[in-house]
Amino acid sequence: MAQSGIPIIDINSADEATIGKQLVDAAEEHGFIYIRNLGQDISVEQVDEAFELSRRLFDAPIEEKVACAIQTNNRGWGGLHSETLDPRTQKIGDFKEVFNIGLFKKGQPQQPLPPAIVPDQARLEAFRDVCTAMCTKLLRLIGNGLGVGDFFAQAHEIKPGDECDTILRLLRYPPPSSPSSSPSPADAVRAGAHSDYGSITLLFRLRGQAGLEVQTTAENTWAPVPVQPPGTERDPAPPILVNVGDLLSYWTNGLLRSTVHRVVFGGSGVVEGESATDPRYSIAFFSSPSPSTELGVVPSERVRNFVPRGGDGGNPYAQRKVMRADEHLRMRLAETYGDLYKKNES
Ligand SMILES: O=C(O)CCC(=O)C(=O)O
Ligand SMILES: [Fe+2]
Repeated sequence: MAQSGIPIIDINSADEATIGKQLVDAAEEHGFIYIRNLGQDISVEQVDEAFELSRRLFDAPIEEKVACAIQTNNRGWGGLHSETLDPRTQKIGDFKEVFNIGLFKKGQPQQPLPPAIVPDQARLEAFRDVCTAMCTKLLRLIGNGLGVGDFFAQAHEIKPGDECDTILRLLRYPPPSSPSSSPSPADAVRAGAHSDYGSITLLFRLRGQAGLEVQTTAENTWAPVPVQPPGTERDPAPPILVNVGDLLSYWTNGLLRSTVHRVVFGGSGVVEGESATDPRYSIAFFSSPSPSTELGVVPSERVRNFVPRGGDGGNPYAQRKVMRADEHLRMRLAETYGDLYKKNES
């Protein structure tokens, strides 16, 4: 079984310059970083509560979820197979259900939520807020590590006239045994191979639930990403997994790696203590800059000195020229949600 080798960093363990360099090194080499969760940035209770709300939301009657169906603003509920993250190779859409939650304004969601969740909407907003704060901290540290200070963090402040494209996404992957989701054909995946569309992603997972794999630099080799890597077993919660998305890769001319990943049923080797037979829940927070942000290369000496890797580093999007953050996001969404976006164009 290939090893992912993803570094584990405690972002509160040293001065900012040291942590910034550790984060940039990890983002350059792997594109994925485990951030130990000792409860300082996001409390363990808040993570548990978010998973509890997620279960309640997905358990809501189907009609209530359909009433919140995902729109081209990228908010709402998407049922089984509604998204195909790797349309080039997948014969059938992803075996997952999602609920995307956008920005709240004055305490109110700007989208419908199932009635079962409405009484707790303030908790969802609070969770979004702590995720935003954590991303701002990470973007600042990475900016310092690259010698561009607050450049990335500031680009995430929403400019007048822009909407916020950052999304809190709840995910539920049904068990392989359930009749509606029995994985057929055999090469079906829970989430197809993809790189993330935004700047950075936070990913929360539950102990014991296998499935995430990263593409290692040797092409077509997949390595599982254990929920709880060695050295974190005694932490109060599994680490928060952070990964670089396409935009941070564009901004740094490919220095920071937008690594391709997927979620599988069985895969290239299940990690000891983890299983893929149960339903799987995860929570992703996709951080995006203000939509009108231009994606020119940042004035960093480390970026200037970087000699791009041969090929595209495994990411088919890394070479494309994209001017603005929102153009990139719409392009990617139109590819993976074909019908929804086609319907709206005609
Ligand atoms: O559920 C996971 O572990 C990963 C999900 C993911 O990669 C995504 O939604 O972009
Ligand atoms: Fe992803």
